[in-house]
Amino acid sequence: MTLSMLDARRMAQRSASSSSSFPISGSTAPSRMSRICGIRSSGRRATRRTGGRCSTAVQVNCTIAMPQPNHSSKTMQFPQQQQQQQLSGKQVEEQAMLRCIQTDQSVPPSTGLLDPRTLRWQGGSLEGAYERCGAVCSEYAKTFYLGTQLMTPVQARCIWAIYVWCRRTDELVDGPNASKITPQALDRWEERLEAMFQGKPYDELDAALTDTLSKYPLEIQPFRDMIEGMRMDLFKSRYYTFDELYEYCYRVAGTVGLMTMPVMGVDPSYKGPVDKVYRAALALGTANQLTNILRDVGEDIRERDRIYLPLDEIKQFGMTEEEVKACIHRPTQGKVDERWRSFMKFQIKRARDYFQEAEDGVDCLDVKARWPVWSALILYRQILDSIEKNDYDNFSMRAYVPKAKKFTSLPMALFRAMVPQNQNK
Ligand SMILES: CC(C)=CCC/C(C)=C/CC/C(C)=C/CC/C(C)=C/[C@@H]1[C@@H](COP(=O)(O)OP(=O)(O)O)[C@]1(C)CC/C=C(\C)CC/C=C(\C)CCC=C(C)C
Repeated sequence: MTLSMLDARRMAQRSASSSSSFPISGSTAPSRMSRICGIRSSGRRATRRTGGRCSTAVQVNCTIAMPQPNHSSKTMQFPQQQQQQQLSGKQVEEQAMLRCIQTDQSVPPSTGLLDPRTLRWQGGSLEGAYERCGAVCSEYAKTFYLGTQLMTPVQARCIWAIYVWCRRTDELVDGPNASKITPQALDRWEERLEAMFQGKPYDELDAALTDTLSKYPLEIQPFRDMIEGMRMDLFKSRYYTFDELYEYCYRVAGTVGLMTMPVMGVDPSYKGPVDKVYRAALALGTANQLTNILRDVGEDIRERDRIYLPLDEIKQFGMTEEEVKACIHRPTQGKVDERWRSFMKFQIKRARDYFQEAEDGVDCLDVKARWPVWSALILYRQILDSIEKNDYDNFSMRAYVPKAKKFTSLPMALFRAMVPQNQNK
């Protein structure tokens, strides 16, 4: 039994035995989170991940039901949170990555840590649960969904289940009920996560992820870390150094790489060190998140008074926080300030460096997983080109990749997936 499973067991024991349903928002009356995915930000929180199309075609009505807590969650800290407080952003990431590798290597390939016989779910067929995850993924993340079609059906379903959990977690602090979300609600979401790792899902979508845990050796740490990233978003509106921002990027996006690695798998012919592939996965998450941040600078300031840019770097480029808040932009000339332009060039270069680090690892992935990953990489990176085309004006313009360009990128991604260039390096 791994350390994480022991942790999970301990946490579940602290969770209550009663399983009455109540909303995670913390209000006492049962309520429904009507849609979990792709809904535009309530404006309460940064707009970094609000590009999803708003649609009612696939509504995922789910009560976020939780075991009744038997402790005062206000002051409670999970053991790993206490430990992590001392660590820098990169150390937090490194620790989680090593844990994931250790967990992955503790069992034969494609074996989960959870014994399928311990799965307690009587709320319907798992087939139906996965189908629902697939429907959500195809509605809100079409490119990912399309990419998963090259994977084995089992792999694809497990990626959808992970996607849905990430989306729901993000939706807690970025969705229509975001204003009701308290730190305690996130504690309860975390308890529910721990319960899943004990084989005890609370609803159909959780059941799909719990089943995934019996198929692949997923480590709990990145899931906890993502929840902690959402906690950061509740309290933190400024980042003083890149290390602070890096930690945020790891928590909300790098974690996705760690969660999906065991499902995607490493190419059997790859003979290099496995941590290189994990580092590439983390780099892709960071690159994607930095790109989202750069795209949404203006919206984040205007709608949420948030600056996801290192303040010390803003200063190094000769600007003040107040100037950035006032949007360094000369609307009369339709131009951004030269200092802002140089600052943005620096930020874009850094995001591209992370994309480059990610590129070096994609070819080491199992061939079936490469297409969705190349697609994510190529499409997100193009947002950076678009910011450049907008003359670095991310205050009054939103960079995007036109549909036609997206369309031509997919075969390019397929080609890169089929014809590896970096393998075994
Ligand atoms: C196979 C594959 C590509 C799987 C990934 C599918 C998956 C589980 C995605 C979850 C994404 C998600 C809902 C994350 C929650 C937090 C969040 C919303 C982060 C932001 C994503 C973009 O959000 P959004 O769709 O709202 O963006 P728009 O605003 O619409 O533009 C993030 C920016 C982060 C997403 C992070 C990744 C996709 C990291 C992927 C990394 C890997 C799959 C590892 C690849 C492996 C190697 C070796 C390179």
